[in-house]
Amino acid sequence: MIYLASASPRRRELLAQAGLAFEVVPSNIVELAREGEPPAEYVQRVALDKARFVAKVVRERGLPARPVLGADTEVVLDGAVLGKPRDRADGIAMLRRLSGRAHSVLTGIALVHQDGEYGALSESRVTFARLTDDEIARYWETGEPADKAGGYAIQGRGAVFISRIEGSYSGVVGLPLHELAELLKRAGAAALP
Ligand SMILES: Cc1cn([C@H]2C[C@H](O)[C@@H](COP(=O)(O)OP(=O)(O)OP(=O)(O)O)O2)c(=O)[nH]c1=O
Repeated sequence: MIYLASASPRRRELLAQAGLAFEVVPSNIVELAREGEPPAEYVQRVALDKARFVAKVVRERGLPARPVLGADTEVVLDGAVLGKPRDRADGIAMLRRLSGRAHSVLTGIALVHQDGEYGALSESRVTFARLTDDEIARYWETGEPADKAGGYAIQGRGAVFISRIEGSYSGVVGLPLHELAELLKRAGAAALP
């Protein structure tokens, strides 16, 4: 049994898929990149911040001590983090930038267990087909892109735009299960499957 430091329903589903028993305790940290911080370091730092935050909550509330898992996902294009669309215009601009080319999806995961902290990074390349303005506008109207980093969801309707993926599908969705299994093993926390 572990604590999942995430409010994300996608991470819940992936963890359940891996067969690991867990309890959700959402973190409440500020996600803000530091000046000059590379995206790969950023997602790992934020994942660890989420796990540390929840480990502290667990101690303060006197909850049973268990490993705490945090994760953070970002979409990176030309070295820059895309983030979640601010509004329709921003979301449409993002999808136009992704159209017809490959980008990276980085997910950092972190585990706080007993006195140890463990981290891993998943990096995947996702290739988008060329999209017409019409397709982009219709996709935006589905409502799916509005709250998603990079303005799309591979686990949703956005899948029809993706011609190729190299790396970890679960990592793109938000929780790389192979890397998670390795992390749990390394921490001596649990064995999967
Ligand atoms: C590329 C891609 C991103 N996403 C998005 C959704 C989120 O915006 C992002 C992950 O955001 P995060 O900030 O990592 O997580 P969260 O805010 O959903 O939850 P918490 O901080 O509590 O753990 O990934 C998908 O759901 N599918 C995809 O294919």
